Amino acid sequence: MVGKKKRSGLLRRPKSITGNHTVPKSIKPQNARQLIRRFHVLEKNKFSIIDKIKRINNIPNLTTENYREILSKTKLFKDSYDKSFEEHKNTLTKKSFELITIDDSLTESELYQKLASIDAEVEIRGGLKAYQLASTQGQNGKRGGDSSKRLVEWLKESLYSHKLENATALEIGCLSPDNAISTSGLFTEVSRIDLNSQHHLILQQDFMERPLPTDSSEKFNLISCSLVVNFVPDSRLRGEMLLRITKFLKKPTNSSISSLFFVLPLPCVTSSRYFDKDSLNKIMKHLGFTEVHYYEAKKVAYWLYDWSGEVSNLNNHFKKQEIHAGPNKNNFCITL
Ligand SMILES: C[S@@+](CC[C@H](N)C(=O)[O-])C[C@H]1O[C@@H](n2cnc3c(N)ncnc32)[C@H](O)[C@@H]1O
Repeated sequence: MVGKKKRSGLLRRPKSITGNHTVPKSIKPQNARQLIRRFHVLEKNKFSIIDKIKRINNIPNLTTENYREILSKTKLFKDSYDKSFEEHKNTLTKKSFELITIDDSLTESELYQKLASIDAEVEIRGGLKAYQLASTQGQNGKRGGDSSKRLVEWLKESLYSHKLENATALEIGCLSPDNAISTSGLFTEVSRIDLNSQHHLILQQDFMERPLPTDSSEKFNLISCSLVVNFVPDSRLRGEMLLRITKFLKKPTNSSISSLFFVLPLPCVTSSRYFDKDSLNKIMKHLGFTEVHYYEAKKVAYWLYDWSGEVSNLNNHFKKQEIHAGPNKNNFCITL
């Protein structure tokens, strides 16, 4: 059964100023890429603002999902956020790409105003639905379609052929139940989840809130996490997502796999000031993963990792530090 949660944050139903939905039917590839990048910027800034508000007001459980519910009880939030939200909704257009600066000079009221401007922009751009449409139409087309085709190709190799009997899979961030992972016939069961389900066969669920398995029958032989970790707005949460994945994998046996299919936009590992392929593989090794396959397309990098069943002791081991200096670098990082 698909559980529909009350929508908040990016999950809020997209409406225009006039109340009409603004998600277009199709987006040109170039616009799609621009939209995807803008959503990442908005999400990242929203995360930093919530983090600051959390510290100022000492509300440790404040998140990008629950802040409206919690903060709307205060007059300062209502006065600053509501007014700014309406103002931005009436003035911003899909062509506005305002530079967002979040620093320590901002007052609490200014933080609420910035938060409102981000939310208004997300709404004007069509919310998470528009982001997903852009991901499907823009990125997918460019990289030759559904990324799980590559996974299926790899799994059909002799290395795995005798280890897939009764194998199950979990697809995190699933846009379609017709992806190769589901249609290949390699898995007896594929569970699909997404923050915003677009199909009744995809469970609407945040992986970070998926209840932990109580026994092996609730775990999977393969987890697919394609272009999801880069959507997570903070390096620490990205690391937590990777660690959490290990809790959902079955232990490998001589006759069954325990693997992770992982995909990132190529610049995350080729153009970051703080991260590269080596950093990723060090983290993955610590989590018990061994790289079995790697493929670099023009814009996207694909990995297939086998999991050993054991995670090494983690103690804030992988920190954010500059490893590639120079201009034109991005700030992508995963910490653990
Ligand atoms: C760029 S799309 C990628 C979709 C698809 N996996 C692919 O490779 O084309 C990222 C998807 O991940 C989903 N997502 C991001 N964080 C998630 C989370 N914590 N739990 C479940 N889905 C998530 C988003 O809703 C979005 O649909």
